[in-house]
Amino acid sequence: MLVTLEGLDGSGKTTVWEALHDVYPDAVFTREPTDDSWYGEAVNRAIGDDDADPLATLFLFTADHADHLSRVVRPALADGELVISDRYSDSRYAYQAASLRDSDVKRPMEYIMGIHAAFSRTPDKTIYLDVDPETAAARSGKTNKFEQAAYLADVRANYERLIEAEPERFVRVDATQPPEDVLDAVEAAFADILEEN
Ligand SMILES: Nc1ncnc2c1ncn2[C@@H]1O[C@H](COP(=O)(O)OP(=O)(O)OP(=O)(O)O)[C@@H](O)[C@H]1O
Ligand SMILES: Cc1cn([C@H]2C[C@H](O)[C@@H](COP(=O)(O)O)O2)c(=O)[nH]c1=O
Repeated sequence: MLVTLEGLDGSGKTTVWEALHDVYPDAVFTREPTDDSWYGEAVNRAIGDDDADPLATLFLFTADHADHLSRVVRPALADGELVISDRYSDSRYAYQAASLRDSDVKRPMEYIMGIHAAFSRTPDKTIYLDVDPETAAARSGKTNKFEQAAYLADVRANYERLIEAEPERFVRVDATQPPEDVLDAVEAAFADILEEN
């Protein structure tokens, strides 16, 4: 089963993902962008480059996803493992659709989803850590071009579209709560998810 953690920069995904290691020691913990491949390295170069072309950046993230799927996610799922990913395809639909908003690409979210439809694997459940863009930008430290409140407002609107389209897949958690309350809520969500499956 594939469960993903999504949300704005600074929403607390990595804090939760690290805490879940103790709760589910047998799960396969993974992330996008990957941190153990040259595809992930290329993505990180694009994140750090303010002049990187948004369309080229989409394809770098998507290449990293393809490698992540074939090398980590699909083999683990084939072995019956619980896979918990800190970010996954919804990050592309939310972030790169925002980056391409004023580009020549018409309907960028639909375009990006279409590219993924040919080869990707939809998560079984997605926990969305919901936080306002100002809090997100402040927590993340505004260290790169994505961590800006105005951009994150567009990203958040895109996440809302995704949730509206597939309400049964998403579990929304209020990530403005203190970290221990966020973790309690995520653990409760996981308990429900695993009981259902
Ligand atoms: N619920 C919370 N309340 C207040 N601060 C928090 C909370 N959760 C995480 N933080 C703090 O916010 C910062 C960002 O947290 P974290 O790295 O977990 O977020 P993230 O969603 O993984 O961000 P990114 O997507 O940018 O990697 C850290 O300093 C963390 O300690
Ligand atoms: C997977 C993915 C990520 N991003 C953005 C979101 C963040 O600003 C950075 C790095 O992610 P991290 O969780 O802070 O390590 O990349 C993106 O724009 N598109 C994606 O598909």
